[in-house]
Amino acid sequence: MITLTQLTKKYGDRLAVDDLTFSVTDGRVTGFVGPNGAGKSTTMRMMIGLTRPDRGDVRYAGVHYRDLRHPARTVGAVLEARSMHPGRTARNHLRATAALSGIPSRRVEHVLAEVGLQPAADKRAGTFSLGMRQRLALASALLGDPQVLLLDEPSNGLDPDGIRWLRDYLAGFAARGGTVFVSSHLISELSMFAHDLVVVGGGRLLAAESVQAITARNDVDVRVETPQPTELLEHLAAHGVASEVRADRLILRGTTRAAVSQIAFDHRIRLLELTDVSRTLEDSLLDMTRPTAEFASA
Ligand SMILES: Nc1ncnc2c1ncn2[C@@H]1O[C@H](COP(=O)(O)OP(=O)(O)OP(=O)(O)O)[C@@H](O)[C@H]1O
Repeated sequence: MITLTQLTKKYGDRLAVDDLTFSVTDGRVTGFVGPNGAGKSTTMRMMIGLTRPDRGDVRYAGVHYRDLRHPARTVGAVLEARSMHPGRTARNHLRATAALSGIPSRRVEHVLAEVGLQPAADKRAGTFSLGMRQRLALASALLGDPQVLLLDEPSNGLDPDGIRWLRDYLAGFAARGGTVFVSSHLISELSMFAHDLVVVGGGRLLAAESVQAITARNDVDVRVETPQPTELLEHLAAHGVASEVRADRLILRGTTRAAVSQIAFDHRIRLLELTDVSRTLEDSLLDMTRPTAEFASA
């Protein structure tokens, strides 16, 4: 279990991370989502002592990161694609990393196999694709056989096969009792394998709950096709109905089919389609984070 309590970090006047309190449960995959600049990377850096918080702390099973006896055996982290000596082979890179952390070199062969890099073990890291470098970074994080894996945007640069492999790997790691905390801006991808989500925006916590709970709360929208969209939108707005135009259809929030058909009928507006549509997890998360987005598109 990882516990973050009132974690706060200011850069100049800007609160990058603002009083974050949440916990990450063992045996589950927890997704960490939020728009650009939400404070995800800063939080993850504070979780492994790379950035010093102004306030608050992070504990692993009750112990401060700085007090861990064997940090590499507790937490394996893959943050920004770290620089590797381009002339060094994957195997030698792992041997050097293991030696630095006092980890027996026999772990090297184990982690190479674990991430499927054995066939490329004697190739120089400088020749690796981004996807292979990601696997090598994951292999380094696994050297200490950690309880916790922290990954910042690990699917960047992976092809669809690589993404599926990573997803299955992390699900297996959690199923064996491990703790997985993974940030991603690909909400739809995270929703396929995360059990829990921590949502941040503007440095603040917006939600920390199971994917199931967020999905269960999802409302239903009403989708309408009409040859008189402008007229209908005008009357809907007068009734306080929020709307969005998507592919020639109106998507209406906070209303019902009955209410829309009544409004249309009252104003002699023809409807070609009137359907309930479930909101996706992505819709709900965008609703939560949109007001906090640094570069809102709307
Ligand atoms: N070293 C730093 N100095 C000054 N400001 C910083 C520093 N690191 C981050 N910030 C600022 O803190 C805020 C949070 O940044 P952070 O990188 O943690 O967000 P993020 O959620 O990881 O975003 P992204 O997905 O774009 O990486 C941003 O406004 C960023 O500009």
